[in-house]
Amino acid sequence: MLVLVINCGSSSVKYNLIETSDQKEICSGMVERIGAVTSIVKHEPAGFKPHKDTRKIDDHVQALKEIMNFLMDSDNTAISSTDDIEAVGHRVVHGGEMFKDSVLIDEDVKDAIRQAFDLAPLHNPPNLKGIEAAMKYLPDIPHVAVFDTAFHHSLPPEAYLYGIPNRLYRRYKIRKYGFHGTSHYYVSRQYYKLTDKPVEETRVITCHLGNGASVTAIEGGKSIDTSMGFTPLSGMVMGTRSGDIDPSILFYLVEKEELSLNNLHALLNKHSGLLGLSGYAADMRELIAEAKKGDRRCQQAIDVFCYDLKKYIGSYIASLNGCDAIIFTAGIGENSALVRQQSLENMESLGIEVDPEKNENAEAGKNQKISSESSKTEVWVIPTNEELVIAIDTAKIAQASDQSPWV
Ligand SMILES: Nc1ncnc2c1ncn2[C@@H]1O[C@H](COP(=O)(O)OP(=O)(O)O)[C@@H](O)[C@H]1O
Ligand SMILES: CC(=O)OP(=O)(O)O
Ligand SMILES: [Mg+2]
Repeated sequence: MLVLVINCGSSSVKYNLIETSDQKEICSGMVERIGAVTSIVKHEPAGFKPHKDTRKIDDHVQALKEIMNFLMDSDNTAISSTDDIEAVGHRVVHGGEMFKDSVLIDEDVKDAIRQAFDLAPLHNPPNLKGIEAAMKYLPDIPHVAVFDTAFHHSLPPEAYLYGIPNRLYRRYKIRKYGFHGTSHYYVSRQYYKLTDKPVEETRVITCHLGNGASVTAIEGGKSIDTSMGFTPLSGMVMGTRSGDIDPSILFYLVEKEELSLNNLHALLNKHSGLLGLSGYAADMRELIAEAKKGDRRCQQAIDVFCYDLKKYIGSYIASLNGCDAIIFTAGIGENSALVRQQSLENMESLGIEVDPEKNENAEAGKNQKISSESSKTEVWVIPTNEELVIAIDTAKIAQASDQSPWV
């Protein structure tokens, strides 16, 4: 089935056109900096010349139109027309407690995504914009929502309940949800395939380290705990998000700096994390480069990130009662030997030993084992492919007529 996968962010639309029968990507691309003076438009059709230009794209509808125009131009994309597209899969970050699986989008589903706006303010509003724009251009085919939260539906109550009055859970569903589910799912499945390990008896810890970062403990193929929580703001330190902090800091700041709710929101979501710590950049590559030149605050930001990660890994080893493999993925996890090395340093007593040479020489885009022969726990770099998971799920749902995703 030919599936268009759409991942709509607050200022970007990423897309992939995937033929699910052979899992081949036919075209991918993105429109970035939507609404800025100059937006960036990129298309990368497999086997054809990539295209990049800059111009002004006002909103997500225009971005989708740009993508459609490019896909319709058969000289570029190896499909003869957008009529060839059979289904659209949308990444939706927050599905709340409602969705344990991907779902065909109808008005009720759109309402449920809308109801979760407060829970994922950076993600769900643009996700819905993408859905509405794509439905406008491709109205006659199934559109499917694939949720970041769905894989974490297996969390037990002791992992998802917070230590606050239980009525807040009952009334508002305040609990841990977890995110990046498609990525944690994909890399864990890749690991089972690569090693022929029996899913039921295998315990893995997956570290998705991109702009957003989360760590997940997986037992018998199921997520049993994960670092992000009620929203994608919590857990470990991220590019611009604080991760977990003492909630009293908020009360203190409201008093000292008279911060409004909006100010607090922006402070923790956009001006914190690696960016806030370094005062320089959210981008790990830039931090590593500056730290090498001797910038102390950039070095500290890297140190906090790696230490935070180490603590999550350690605590999930406790949750899992040991661990067969630690898997690194996403931009930082796949590309930064330094972060992998530093976060797993001095963990020999827990049976973890990285082979420095294998780690340093790990090639981007490949599945590789980087632990030493004597390490009890394997350490792997496995490139993620959230889009492929979305495409496959979309094809499955689009083909099935009796799907019942409601819990
Ligand atoms: N070679 C590299 N070394 C260190 N960090 C890298 C490297 N390549 C990419 N990254 C980092 O990966 C992060 C982006 O990850 P990515 O998974 O693309 O993010 P997103 O969450 O936006 O999908 C950035 O912090 C970037 O600096
Ligand atoms: C849920 C989340 O944090 O997503 P991203 O990493 O794409 O921001
Ligand atoms: Mg990503």
